[in-house]
Amino acid sequence: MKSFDVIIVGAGPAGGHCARQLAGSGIPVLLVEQHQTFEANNFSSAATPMETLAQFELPESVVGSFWNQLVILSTHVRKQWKSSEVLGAVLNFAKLREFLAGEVTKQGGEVWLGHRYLSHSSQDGETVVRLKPHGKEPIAVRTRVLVDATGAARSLIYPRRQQRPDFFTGIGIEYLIQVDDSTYQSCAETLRFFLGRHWMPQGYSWIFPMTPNLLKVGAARYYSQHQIVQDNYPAIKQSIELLIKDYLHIDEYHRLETHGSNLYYSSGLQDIYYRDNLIAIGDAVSAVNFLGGEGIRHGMASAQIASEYIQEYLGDRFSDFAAYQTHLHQKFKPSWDISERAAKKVYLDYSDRRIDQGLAYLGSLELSEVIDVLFYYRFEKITKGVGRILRRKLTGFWQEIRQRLGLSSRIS
Ligand SMILES: Cc1cc2nc3c(=O)[nH]c(=O)nc-3n(C[C@H](O)[C@H](O)[C@H](O)COP(=O)(O)OP(=O)(O)OC[C@H]3O[C@@H](n4cnc5c(N)ncnc54)[C@H](O)[C@@H]3O)c2cc1C
Repeated sequence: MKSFDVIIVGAGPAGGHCARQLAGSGIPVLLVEQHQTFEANNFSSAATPMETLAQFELPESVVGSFWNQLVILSTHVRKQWKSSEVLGAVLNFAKLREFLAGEVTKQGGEVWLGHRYLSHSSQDGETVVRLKPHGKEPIAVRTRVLVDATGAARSLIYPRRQQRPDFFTGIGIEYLIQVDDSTYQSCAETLRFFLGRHWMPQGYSWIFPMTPNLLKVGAARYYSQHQIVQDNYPAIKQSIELLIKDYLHIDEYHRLETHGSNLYYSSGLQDIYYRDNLIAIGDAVSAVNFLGGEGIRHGMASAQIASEYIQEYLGDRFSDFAAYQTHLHQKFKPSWDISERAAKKVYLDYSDRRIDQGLAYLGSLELSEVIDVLFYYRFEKITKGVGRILRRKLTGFWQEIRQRLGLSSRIS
């Protein structure tokens, strides 16, 4: 039976990055992916701030396009921020995952595509993993550490999905469409988000530029309870059609791909990031900003930290991964929880009027403050926007009074 120090199941950004880090440290690692190619499972809008490219040393070859403008529309409000500098990238998700896997093999690790994880069991202090190679009989491999990087499926850490009363989940669908030059130009370098019932009830939709003449148009819907959400696919697709037909004014278009997926599951009570020598990363531990659906940067950060703890474990400095869980809890969990609470409020509780109002507050902020709110959960900045709007209203009111009284309109 073949043996590895570490087996990572799932070659998404989290699994790929974790394997890359371990292979780079000379650790015998196997990265396993159920799909036979990276294109076969290419779903993520993959918009990310520039920090992701720098922090995880990603090359420009994984970038679809760059963005420097943010536009958010609600039912009655439209706000726009533009920077003279590049703010982030829309990644080519397949290329990102292919690049990470390539780094693994380059550094001596193994990558097995077309191998589905079936089960694992303990044997003599090690773990035996059963895999199903595509079109062949199952095989077994041995490992000292097993990593669950299966994304929202989280198949290893939660073999049977557990539910809780305030379960929070979502579904996202995205079309990759080909458009003419002028439509592409009108969407280039811009992340566009749409909020409110008119655009996507209980969720949000988006238009991102991918590469010249290709746009990613998608919508996500959240649920407070675990439901059989397939029924809602038509509703989500309707929202995408609305963007294409009513917003982009395209009657006929060429759809190259459609991706659909469960988004994220809130960890909440099921706050388990490890069991014995099994450790979970990425979407499998809900390493996600629920508000904007941003998971690549967070997933890769959890992978980076996990790879450090795995090396400590292999060097017998830890007997389990409790320290990894504590690290994630202290450093990241509070912000993931804040984003989950904010997403529940905005997408499940708020009326369209409230969303309009929130966007108006956000609209009075500088671009850097908006990025702080949306990407770094600094919601307290919104109070600054509320303050600015109130001050402006008060100034207007005061000016009117002075004018009516025939006094100079200048405010000292
Ligand atoms: C529609 C949509 C839009 C999104 N937009 C953005 C965005 O704009 N920006 C952003 O940062 N994030 C976005 N995200 C979230 C982001 O894609 C995820 O957070 C990120 O991909 C999580 O990475 P991961 O490696 O944890 O899991 P995943 O990327 O889900 O990878 C898990 C891998 O495990 C494999 N796998 C699962 N089960 C098995 C098994 N039994 N055996 C073998 N392999 C298995 C899967 O095939 C998959 O390749 C979006 C997600 C969706 C669905």
